[in-house]
Formats: sequence, structure tokens, C-alpha cells
Amino acid sequence: MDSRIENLNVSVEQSIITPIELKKMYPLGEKHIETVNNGQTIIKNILNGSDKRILAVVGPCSIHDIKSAKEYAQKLKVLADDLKDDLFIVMRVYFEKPRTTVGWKGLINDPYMDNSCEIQDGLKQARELLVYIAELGLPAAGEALDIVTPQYIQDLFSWTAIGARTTESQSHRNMSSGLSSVVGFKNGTDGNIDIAINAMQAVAASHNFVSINPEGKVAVIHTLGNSNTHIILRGGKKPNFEAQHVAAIEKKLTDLEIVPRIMVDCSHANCYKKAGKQEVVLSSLADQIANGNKSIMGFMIESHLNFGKQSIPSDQSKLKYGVSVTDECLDFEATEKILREFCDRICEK
Ligand SMILES: O=C[C@H](O)[C@H](O)COP(=O)(O)O
Ligand SMILES: C=C(OP(=O)(O)O)C(=O)O
Repeated sequence: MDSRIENLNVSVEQSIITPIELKKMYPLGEKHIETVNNGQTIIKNILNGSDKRILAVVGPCSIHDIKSAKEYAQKLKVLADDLKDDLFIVMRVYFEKPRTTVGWKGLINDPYMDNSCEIQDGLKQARELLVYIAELGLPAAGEALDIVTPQYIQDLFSWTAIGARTTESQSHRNMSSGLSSVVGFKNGTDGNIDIAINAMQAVAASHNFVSINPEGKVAVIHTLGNSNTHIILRGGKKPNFEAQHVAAIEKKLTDLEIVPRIMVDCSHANCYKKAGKQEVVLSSLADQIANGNKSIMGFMIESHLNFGKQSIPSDQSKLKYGVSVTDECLDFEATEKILREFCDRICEK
């Protein structure tokens, strides 16, 4: 290596455990496999319309504290069982945060939230939490942002999102073509829907790309293609959840001979990042479904134990328990209320 031309902007390279080593530390039993397998299968059935329930991806904007995430999962499991006739509730367990510029990039990248970026510890904490949630019998949903970390944890996700900032990325499309779960593609941050539709078409094809294998060796991955995909409307310059937006997307997809199956993200630009406004979005979806809409197959809600958000304090003893450190979230009680109202309204149809 010639230091005059290489690694000019790299300070340190650090080896970490391999995917297989991490999996040995947090092995799966039958119960975990059953949770993920059932979750993946039911979501595929919701996508193909053979299961008429609505998929609800509900949980914190980001996981930053394992204790509050476990408490949230326990509560959500009780609610999921209670609403299981109308909703298939999956917990949002987001460990990787895409940032508009800079900011905390999530539990895997910086588990101690102090810029120490102990990624190996982040991977361990993430896997330990996913195993715990699977043990509860609650399926988990994640965003696949990093394209190597799925080798460490993706086996525990029943549904996967590709975010607004990466839907157009070839690397993310390559990776998604090999994922075992249903994958949802967000529209772009500017509201561009076409990039999500292009992603669905790209991901249905097989691809060949360089990644790592479970032993941590560089490998060429040959994928089969993944047709279990859908679009996620998350708003852009303006919200895009109302009946006229949904109808326009239905037409676009139908013109391309794609069966329209649409998830609506009640958060992000659909609620102007005001958690309390997610209720307005969900209420519109309930009306649309009650009025006969058949293409809306799911929604996403950002929710934590307690309402709001906080910035990460330098003295972490000042962190408020169960409050988001990224986007604003609804508190659990408000989440339960709007989910119950949604179920009541779609049952009136
Ligand atoms: O979902 C979380 C945020 O909206 C996303 O990560 C972007 O956050 P930022 O604009 O605060 O960087
Ligand atoms: C970052 C997220 O959303 P988006 O990609 O829509 O901004 C998210 O869901 O956490």
C-alpha cells in the first residue's frame, strides 16, 4: 500500500466479529424461527391479498435504549394479540438511521451515543434485542440501510424497508433482490414515486454483486430476485396519503401491469414530522378502506413509550426514558387509541 495515494482520509481500520460468530453468541431456537417464518409468510399473504388484514408497522423512530425497547415490545405484543383479527402488527425495530446531513446514525453505528462508534457492540445489542422480540412472538421490521450488516441480523426481520434516501441506490436494490422478507420502497424525500416503482422492477430481477459471506469473507452474491415488494408513500414536498394520491399511484402501477399494493407511512413528510398528526393520516386511511379501497395493504406509525423527542444530552443521565432521540413519536396510549379506532372504522364497512 502506498500511503501517498491510498487511505488519505482513513484514520483506523478495525476488524470485528464475523456474522457467524455473532449468530453463535445469540443462537436461534424453534420459537424465534417460528416468529420470523410466520411473520414473513403472513406479510407475503397480505401483499398478495390472500390475507385480508392490514399490515401495521408500529414502533420507535429509532432504538437507542434496549430496556425501553423491550418494555415497548412487551406492550405491543399484548396489543397485537388483541387486534389480530384486523391488523397484523409488526414492531418497527430501526437500528440504522439515514441522516439528511449529519447526526446520530443509530444504535448499531454508535450504541453509546457518544461518537465512540463501537459498531461491534452495536451489532451485539441489536441481535440480542431482536432475539428477545422474536422470543415474545412479535415479528420485527427494519430498515436495511447498511449493505453489510444484514448478514448479521437480517434473519430476524419479517419485513424490510428501503428508505427514501436509498430507494434509488443500485446497491440497495441488489441487496433487496436477495432478501427473504417482503421489502417496501419509500418514495423519495422530494415525493418522487417513480424511483420506488423502478426499484420494485429492478429488485424482481436477479443480480450479482460483491458483499461478505457469513464467515466474513468477501464474496460474490448471486440473487434470485424478490417479487415480494411494494411502495411506501411517506410524503415529499407535500403529503401523499389522501385518496387522490393513492388513486394516482394505483393508476401508475396498473398501467405498468403491477398489482397496486400500497403502504402509507403516517409519519415523516405525511405528518410534517409532527407525531400528533399521524392520527389524521391514519383516519384518512380508515375512511379510504371503509369506502372500498383495496390497494392499501399497510401503514407505518412512529410510536414510543412516551410522546415527543429529545436531543441526545452530553450527560446521558439526563436522557428521558422511552422518548425518541430521532423523530417525534406518539406515546403508547395514543398509539393504542388510534389503532383501536382504525380497527373499529374499517370494520364498519
Ligand atoms: O426517520 C428519521 C429521520 O427522518 C431521518 O433519519 C432523517 O433525519 P434527519 O433529517 O434529522 O437527518
Ligand atoms: C428514515 C425513515 O424514513 P424515510 O426514509 O421515509 O425518511 C424512517 O422510516 O426511519
